[in-house]
Amino acid sequence: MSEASADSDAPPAETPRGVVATVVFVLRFVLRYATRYWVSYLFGFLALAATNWAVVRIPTLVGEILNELEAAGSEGLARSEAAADLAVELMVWASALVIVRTFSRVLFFNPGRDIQYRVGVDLFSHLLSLQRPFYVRRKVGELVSVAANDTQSVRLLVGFAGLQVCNVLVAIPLHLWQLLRTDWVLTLWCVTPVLLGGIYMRWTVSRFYAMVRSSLERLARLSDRILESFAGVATIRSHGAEEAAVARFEVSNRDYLDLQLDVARLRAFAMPVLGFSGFVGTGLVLWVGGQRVLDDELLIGDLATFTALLMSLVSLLTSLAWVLTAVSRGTVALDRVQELLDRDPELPEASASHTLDASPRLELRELTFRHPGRDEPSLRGISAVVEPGQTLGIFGRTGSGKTTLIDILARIYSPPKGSVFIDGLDARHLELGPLRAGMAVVPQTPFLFSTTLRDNIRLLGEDAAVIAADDAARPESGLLAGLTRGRTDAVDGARAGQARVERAAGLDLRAPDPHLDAVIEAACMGPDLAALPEGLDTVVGERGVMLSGGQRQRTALARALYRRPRLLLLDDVLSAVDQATEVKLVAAIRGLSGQDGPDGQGQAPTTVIVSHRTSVLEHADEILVLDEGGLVERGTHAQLVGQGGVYAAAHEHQNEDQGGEAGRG
Ligand SMILES: Nc1ncnc2c1ncn2[C@@H]1O[C@H](COP(=O)(O)OP(=O)(O)OP(=O)(O)O)[C@@H](O)[C@H]1O
Repeated sequence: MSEASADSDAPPAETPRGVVATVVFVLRFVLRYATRYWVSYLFGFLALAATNWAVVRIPTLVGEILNELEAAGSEGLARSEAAADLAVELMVWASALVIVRTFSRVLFFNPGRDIQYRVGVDLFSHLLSLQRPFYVRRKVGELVSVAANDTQSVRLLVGFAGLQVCNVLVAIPLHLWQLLRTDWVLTLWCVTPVLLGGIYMRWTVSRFYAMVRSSLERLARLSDRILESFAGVATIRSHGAEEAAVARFEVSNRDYLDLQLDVARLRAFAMPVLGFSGFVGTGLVLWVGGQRVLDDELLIGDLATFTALLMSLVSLLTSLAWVLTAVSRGTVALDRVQELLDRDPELPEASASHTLDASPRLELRELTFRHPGRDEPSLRGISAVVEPGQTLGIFGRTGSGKTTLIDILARIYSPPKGSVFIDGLDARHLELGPLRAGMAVVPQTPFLFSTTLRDNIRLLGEDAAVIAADDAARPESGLLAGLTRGRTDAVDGARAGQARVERAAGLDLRAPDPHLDAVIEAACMGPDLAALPEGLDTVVGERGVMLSGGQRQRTALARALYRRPRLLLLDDVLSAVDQATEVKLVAAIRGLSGQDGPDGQGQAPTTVIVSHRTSVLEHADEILVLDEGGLVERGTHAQLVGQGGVYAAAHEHQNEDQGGEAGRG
């Protein structure tokens, strides 16, 4: 039975974590991605500490200058010179503040950009390693939303929010220390309202977390709806269903908007409440402090220092609302990213590696398979042997399990233990990489990339090589890299893109390729290429929209042949070609033994071919006829026709059709 289960797909926890659990969770991520930037973060932190030192030092200097000026009124020149010296010191601190503040930001923000890049690459490659059952359960729009929006929030978490959290950790103690040094009585007076503001903030954050999670989920739904609508735009138009599609979109959009407005309201309210608690504190300070100045218990300059520090503390607390937004959004996003990164590829453990150096022997032993989430098996007790280089034909009504069989042989689904053997080895436990390197699969509905025909047939081989080389050449970020990388993502991307173009140019993608020419000939693509504006270099549009169904099928077939496969799996690939082309393609597939194999022996690949047309299967060494997942007939074409069963009836019917068409022609 199938090993894949649908139950492991529960979404991440809805309830907010406690502070400690959140810190542990974020630290786990930081250890994986951010530790390599420790030098940058360390210097960023030092710059931040210096920034805060300057922030508290400047009001203190203002107070000292005021005190000096007040004393100068009674004591004369010497005191006013001291005030001038303090004014110079103040200007030096102010200038230093600009520099260290800028440095602290650069040193925190740049690693954030790099981390977003790395998380994006890891996520992408991990998603590619996940198997079909995962994609059946998850919506593409949701994955796109995680890859695009959530990685962005993660960047803000490790950049902006990281900076602000460190800032608060440094600034609040420094401010409190300086306030206490200036006047501890006033400090006690102003701390109470600020503490009340903090308690309110704690409540806000817990509400905020739940809202942010929900908002990201709604955004993912919205993305999925948009993607689905664009993919099905032709269907929507042809059924005149535009209004219904817009209405569906509006529901998701309104859903998202409502929550965004709630989030904005909560945040908009949080800032004034915090500001108000700060102003109450300031009012108390001026009231109590003014009285103490009048009673000669406090200097006027110290009161000014105190007030300025308190205002600075209040603005710090007000900005906390923004920080907490970024932290909440970032941790929720991180949760969603991490959930995908941690997702198990759901592959059975590989105990052997087998490279298909020669055409393999296939054996099915009582193969029974149930799709995840289905009660009934899609295949029941199928047994067959295909010797190296032989062709197995699969015939059957729609829904009889033909594609399922191809999917299992292609290891898109893992076969149950002991049911599929390749060269005598249990396919369930074979490593996927080496196995897939020797096989080619042409699915029923081939997928073409929106690139040139040439690249579609060679399947981005060179592109991948160029990108891998480019990534390998990408420098690690250190302090210097962090400092010098003050450029924007766009510039970074443009340069990397340019480098790729140059490397690609070095590879000379249009160099003569006799194997490609042979494959194009075999797939009967010559006349099509002549009709295309730029032949092989024609860009085929989104999913190959510029090509006919038959052209798409033949491109996919050419892609498979180009790989010189040892195991060839063809799922109804000739359904959209005319009869004359079908004859040529069948001959080409059968004649693969004439091609140079990688071993130079020219052996035909072991082939499994699914078709509804008996003419395609005529030359197969054996044909299995399936019905509702079970095997109902088997034999060669001639034997099956002689048996007078399902296959023979279909053959007769198809012959009549063809005869009729020929007659009409
Ligand atoms: N991902 C899936 N999850 C659950 N059931 C599936 C899945 N894919 C296929 N099935 C079911 O498995 C059975 C066999 O489907 P399969 O696609 O193998 O049939 P087929 O013979 O290739 O049909 P057709 O000729 O129409 O392509 C069908 O009942 C189908 O509903």
